[in-house]
Amino acid sequence: MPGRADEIRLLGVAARGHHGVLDFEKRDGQDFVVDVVMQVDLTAAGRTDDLARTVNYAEVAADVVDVVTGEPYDLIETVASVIADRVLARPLVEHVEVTVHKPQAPVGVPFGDVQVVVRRAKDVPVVIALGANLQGVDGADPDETVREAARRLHRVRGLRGVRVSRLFVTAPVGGEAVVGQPDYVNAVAVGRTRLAPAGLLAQLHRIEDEHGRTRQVRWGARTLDLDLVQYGDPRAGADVTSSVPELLLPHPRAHERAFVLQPWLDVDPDAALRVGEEVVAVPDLLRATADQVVRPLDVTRAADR
Ligand SMILES: Nc1ncnc2c1ncn2[C@@H]1O[C@H](COP(=O)(O)OP(=O)(O)OP(=O)(O)O)[C@@H](O)[C@H]1O
Ligand SMILES: Nc1nc2c(c(=O)[nH]1)N=C(CO)CN2
Repeated sequence: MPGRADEIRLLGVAARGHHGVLDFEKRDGQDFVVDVVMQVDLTAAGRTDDLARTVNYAEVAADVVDVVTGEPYDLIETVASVIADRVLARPLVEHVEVTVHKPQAPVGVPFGDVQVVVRRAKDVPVVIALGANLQGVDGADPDETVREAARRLHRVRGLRGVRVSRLFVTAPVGGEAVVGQPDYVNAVAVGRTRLAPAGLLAQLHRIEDEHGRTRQVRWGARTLDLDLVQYGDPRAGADVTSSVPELLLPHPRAHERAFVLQPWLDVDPDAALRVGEEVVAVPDLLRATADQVVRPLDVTRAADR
């Protein structure tokens, strides 16, 4: 999010809890008050007036009460951290600040309030597929376009630790729609992001646009295609699933595409993808795509010599 981020502030949520180091705190309980400040890109919600495009603060308030009234912890630091993790697990929240007030704390002298503040940013593993099969507007060949797009991924603010597979030459997949299309060059990038899924997709679209991508024909030949394959770690049950057409997660066709699976395995031998309710190791998915032609670009070059 460029400039200062949009925020949702939920202040003064009050609930009784049993947190504290002293025995009587655990036994008798006391009042806690919690403030939650969430950074959320509110552009889409403001445009569409749709609750699904934002974070429902009533749900966040219910989470806060759940944690405060739940398992007793010694420290309000722990209470604040547990709340922060719960809030950050919501896909649209990019950063959260949680303040836990304990106004009746046994301090031993008159005092106004004691507060603990924790700040947490999202940090989620993501998988991005790159593909091209037309010369770019700058005359670049598809392999050079994919390399340049990979370099651009390294420069996306909010994406870190980017690692990119080798490049692969792949036969077009898509039946009638791709007949006569030239071969593709494909690769996969993995990294970690603090952006919400829609924010990351917007960055991918920006890179596509910079390479002269137009989006008239579905499955048409293209100068550059960047797909968000997976957001979050499905093995930890911490991936985001989405069925809104602008962003389907995980990518609904990735599991049957050798041009995604092979490069992904190249960059991450432990890769796993959610397919419906199941989480499947990528080598197991690859076995079912043996009819699709995928060759590392360098091998292709050596064979051509
Ligand atoms: N996981 C996703 N990654 C990228 N785009 C997505 C995703 N889910 C939905 N979309 C939407 O799909 C739209 C069309 O994307 P695109 O033109 O790249 O499709 P395609 O590459 O022709 O087909 P495919 O999605 O099968 O690769 C985009 O505008 C985007 O909003
Ligand atoms: N081999 C290959 N085939 C495709 C590809 C692609 O990147 N590689 N992308 C498509 C639509 O995104 C359709 N078919």
